[in-house]
Amino acid sequence: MKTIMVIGAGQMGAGIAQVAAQAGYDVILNDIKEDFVTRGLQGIEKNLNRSVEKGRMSAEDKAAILGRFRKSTSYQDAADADLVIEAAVEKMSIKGEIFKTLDSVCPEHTILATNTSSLPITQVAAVTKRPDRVIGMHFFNPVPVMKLVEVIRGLETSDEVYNTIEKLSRELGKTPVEVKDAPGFVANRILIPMINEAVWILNEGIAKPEDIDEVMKLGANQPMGPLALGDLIGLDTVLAICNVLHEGLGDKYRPCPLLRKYVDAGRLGRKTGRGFFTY
Ligand SMILES: CC(=O)CC(=O)SCCNC(=O)CCNC(=O)[C@H](O)C(C)(C)COP(=O)(O)OP(=O)(O)OC[C@H]1O[C@@H](n2cnc3c(N)ncnc32)[C@H](O)[C@@H]1OP(=O)(O)O
Ligand SMILES: NC(=O)C1=CN([C@@H]2O[C@H](COP(=O)(O)OP(=O)(O)OC[C@H]3O[C@@H](n4cnc5c(N)ncnc54)[C@H](O)[C@@H]3O)[C@@H](O)[C@H]2O)C=CC1
Repeated sequence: MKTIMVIGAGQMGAGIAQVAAQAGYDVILNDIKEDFVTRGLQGIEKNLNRSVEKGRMSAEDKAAILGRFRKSTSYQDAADADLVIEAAVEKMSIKGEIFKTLDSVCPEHTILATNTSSLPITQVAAVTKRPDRVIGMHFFNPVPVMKLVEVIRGLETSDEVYNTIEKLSRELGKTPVEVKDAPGFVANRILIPMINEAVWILNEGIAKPEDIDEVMKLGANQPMGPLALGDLIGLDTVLAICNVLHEGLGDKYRPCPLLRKYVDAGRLGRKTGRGFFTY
């Protein structure tokens, strides 16, 4: 494997692109607008600059990593990719369109992976003529820091593809964990109901946002409170995952109306400057 294409240059796509380039792969970074790709690359450069300043990386290595990127706004560029990792928004309709197009553009050997947080891998794979070469590769935010990749097989995913992605995850400095295709997989089935519960607590006026988070930081040793974590993930993404859990697993996963209200208002968290907190 030589070339990895990443679709979506948002917080996850940029992070995945960074760790792939750091591991020596050529990376094609794609988004719908060149400005979005540029913004993703600027974030990557900022992270690398910090590593150079802290003496963890040489200026030469930084230049070599940045030299491995190619910008893209066309799915046709996937013709050069051995692996595509899709990290666009959490909507089945969008992922379906992307995978259909990738399937028609990519060479036969290309593996198509999705970083989806919750959508069924089997359903994504079914829009392609290569369901055996489609897999879930679920990274965690912020990607350069978090060590986990949930590796999720669809119904038809081959052992060869699973083994390749497991090995690649280790090369990227991550620990792969095999997880079955089920709503929210493992991490989000636990994390998202916790965040949703924090929103219910806020909705019921039981405590202020900063106090809810303080309780979970000091009382449960979490690195950040559930509301700040929701703001980090993006409240649009939290709501999308919550809807998948609700639909697939029943009423106890129902999203709090306040979460929906914040999303309707465009208060999506860090990425829009305001969610439960202001940034
Ligand atoms: C929704 C899904 O599908 C799945 C998910 O991803 S769920 C979300 C999973 N993520 C989490 O649970 C994150 C929980 N929070 C944390 O682990 C920590 O609060 C945090 C790593 C985000 C920040 O850590 P912190 O100690 O509070 O802040 P800070 O000192 O600024 O950062 C610690 C290190 O992380 C790095 N870092 C923080 N954010 C970063 C980013 N976005 N990109 C790259 N590096 C980052 C910092 O540079 C710093 O590194 P050094 O010390 O080596 O310089
Ligand atoms: N935010 C998180 O903590 C995590 C998110 N994920 C998943 O990763 C995916 C991306 O999430 P984020 O990076 O947080 O979102 P984001 O909103 O930061 O970025 C999404 C990017 O995808 C681009 N995009 C949208 N449609 C596209 C298309 N058709 N083709 C190419 N690019 C397109 C957008 O312009 C944007 O730059 C989602 O599926 C999400 O569920 C997975 C793990 C953690």
